[in-house]
Amino acid sequence: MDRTFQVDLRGIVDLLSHHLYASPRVYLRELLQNAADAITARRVAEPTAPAVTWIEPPALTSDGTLRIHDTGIGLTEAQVHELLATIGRSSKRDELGFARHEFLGQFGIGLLSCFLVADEIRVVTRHADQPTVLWTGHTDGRYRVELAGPDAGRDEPGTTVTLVPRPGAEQWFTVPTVTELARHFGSLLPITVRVGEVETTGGPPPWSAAAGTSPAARREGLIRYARETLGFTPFDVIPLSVPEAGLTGAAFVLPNPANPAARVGHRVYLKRMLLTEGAEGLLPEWAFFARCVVDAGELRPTASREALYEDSLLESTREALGDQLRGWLVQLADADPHRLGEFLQIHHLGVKALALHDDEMLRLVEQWWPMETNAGRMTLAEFRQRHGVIRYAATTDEFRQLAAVAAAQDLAVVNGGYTYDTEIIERLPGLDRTALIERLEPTDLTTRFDTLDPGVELALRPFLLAAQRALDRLGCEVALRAYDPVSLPALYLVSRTAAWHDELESTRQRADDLWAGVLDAIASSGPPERPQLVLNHRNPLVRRITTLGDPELVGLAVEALYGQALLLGYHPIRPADAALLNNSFLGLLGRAVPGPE
Ligand SMILES: Nc1ncnc2c1ncn2[C@@H]1O[C@H](COP(=O)(O)OP(=O)(O)OP(=O)(O)O)[C@@H](O)[C@H]1O
Repeated sequence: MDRTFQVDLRGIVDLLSHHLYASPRVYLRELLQNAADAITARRVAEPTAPAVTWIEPPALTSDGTLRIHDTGIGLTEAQVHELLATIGRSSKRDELGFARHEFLGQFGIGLLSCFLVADEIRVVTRHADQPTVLWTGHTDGRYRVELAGPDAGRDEPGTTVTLVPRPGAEQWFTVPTVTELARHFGSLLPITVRVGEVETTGGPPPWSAAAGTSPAARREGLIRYARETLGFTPFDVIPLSVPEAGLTGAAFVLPNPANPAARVGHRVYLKRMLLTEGAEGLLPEWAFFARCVVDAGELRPTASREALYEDSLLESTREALGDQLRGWLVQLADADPHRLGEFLQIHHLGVKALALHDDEMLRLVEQWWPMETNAGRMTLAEFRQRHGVIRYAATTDEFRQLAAVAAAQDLAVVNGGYTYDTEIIERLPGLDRTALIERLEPTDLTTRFDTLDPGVELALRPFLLAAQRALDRLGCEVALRAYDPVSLPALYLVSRTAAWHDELESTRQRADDLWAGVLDAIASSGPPERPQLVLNHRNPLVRRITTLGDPELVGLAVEALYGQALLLGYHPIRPADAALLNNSFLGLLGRAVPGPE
C-alpha cells in the first residue's frame, strides 16, 4: 500500500531558520514576493487591476498582529487546500515543474519563512467572485480552512496575510524595521507598496529608460544613486544589458584602487526584488574595478534567495558583462585618452591582468600605460618608437642595479619588475611581429664599456693580479674598463646563469646528501660563469688605487670597492661578503688612524 510522507513542520522551520535563511528578516521579503506575484497573475487577465500592497505593523493594527494586504489574484478554496497545505507546492511552476519566468517565487516554501517570526499565520483570500476563504496555520503543522460567513467576506479580490508574532520576535515587527525591510527588499518593485501611509516603492530602476528622458539625465540619476546607495561617487557609469538573462543595470567604476584579491559584491535584483547586496561571480575576476547594480529576470536564485545560482546562463552573462566593460575601456581610449590615463592610474592592475590574455587590452596597455624606464616614464609604444628594441629588466632589483649605468651607455631599459609588466612585454611579439624585445643580460653591459689602451693595461698588470688575489676566494673576477658615469668606481655584474648557480650552491649547502647530489648533477649541466667586478678606470679614485705600491693596501681597497658595488647594486650579501666588508673597513680604518704600533 502506498503511503504519503508525514512532515513535522517544526523540523522544517528549524531547517529554514538555521540552515537556509541568513536572518528571520526574510519573512517580509517572502510576503512582498507573494503579493507581487499575485498581482502579476491577476493583471494577466485584468491589465488594469490595481497593483497595491500595504502593510500594517502591530502598532497600526492595534491587535498585536501584522497584516499585509494585496490586490492580487487570490485563491479559491480548492487552491487553498492544494497550495497552502502542501510544503513545496507552488502555483508558479509550469506543468513540467519549471519556474515560470513571470513570477518571483518557485519553490513553494516562502510562506513557511513567516514561521521564523510568527506562531500563527492567517490567510484571508478571495479569487474573482468566488467566496472568501480563511486559512489558519500553526507552527506545529495544524491548519484549518473555512469559508467566510456571508458578512465576513472580502469586498474585493485579493489576499490579506496576518502574522501573530512569536514572543521574542517583536523586534521584526516595529514600524521602522518593517518600513526599512520593505524599502530594502522591495523599493524597485513594479507595484505600489506602503507601510502604513508611507510608500516604500520608489519608481523604476534608475538605469531604466523610464527613469530619465535623456542618457545624460539617467547618468546623473545613477551617480546620485551610487552616492546614496553604494557610498561613493563613481569614476564613471557603464550601462549594462544582457537580453538573454533579462538583465539590465549599470556598472560603477570605483574611484579608488580596489584590492584584486578582495571579492567585490554586486547588488542584484531578480525581477526587481533585491536578491543580495553582495553577489559574487557576476563579473569576471579581472573586473575588480567595477561594482554593479543589476536587475535580471532570467538568472536563478539559490533556494535561500541570497545568492545567484551558478549555471551556464550565469557563466555566459558573466562573459557578456566582461565584454561590455572591455568595450567601455576601448571606447574611452578612442574618445578620451586623458580620462583613460586617469583610469589607469587608479586601476592599472586590473587592466594589466586582463592584458595577459586579451589582445585588445594588451594594445591598450602598450599604447597608454606609462612604464618606468631609465629614460623616464613612457609607454611601451613610445619606447619602441624611440629605441626600437624593448630592452627590459625582469625584476626591479635588476633594474635598480643597472638602470643608471645602462643610461650612461645610452642603453634604454624598461623596468619589467612591477606586477605583470614582464609578462606583458613578453606577450607583445605575439601580437605584433615587428615588436622586438630583449631581456637585459647584466653582463652584456661590459661589451659596451671601453677597453684600456694595451700599454696602460700592461702597466696595470701587477695591480690587477693583486686585486684578483683579494677576490679569488669569493669566486669573483676583476676587470678594468673605462665607462660612464665617471662617478661610479666599480660595478658588480652577475650573468643570469651565474646568479642561478649561486642560488643552487647556497641551497646545496643547506640540503641533505641525497638532495645535494641531485643539485650537483643539475649544477654540472652548465658552466658556472664567474661574476665580475668591473673597475672604472675613468673614476679618479680607482686611478689612484691602481697606482698604489703597497699590495696589502691594494687588497683592502679592492675589497672595499667590491663591498660598495654589492650594496649599490642591491645584491644579496653572503656571510663571506659580510666578513670581507668587515675586514676591509677595519683595515682601512686602522691605516687612516695611525697609532703607536
Ligand atoms: N498573497 C498571495 N496571494 C495569492 N496566492 C498566494 C499568496 N501567498 C501565497 N500564495 C500561494 O501559495 C503558494 C505557496 O506560497 P510560497 O510563498 O510558500 O511559495 P512560492 O511563492 O510559490 O515559492 P517560493 O518558495 O519560491 O517563494 C504560492 O505558489 C501561491 O500560489
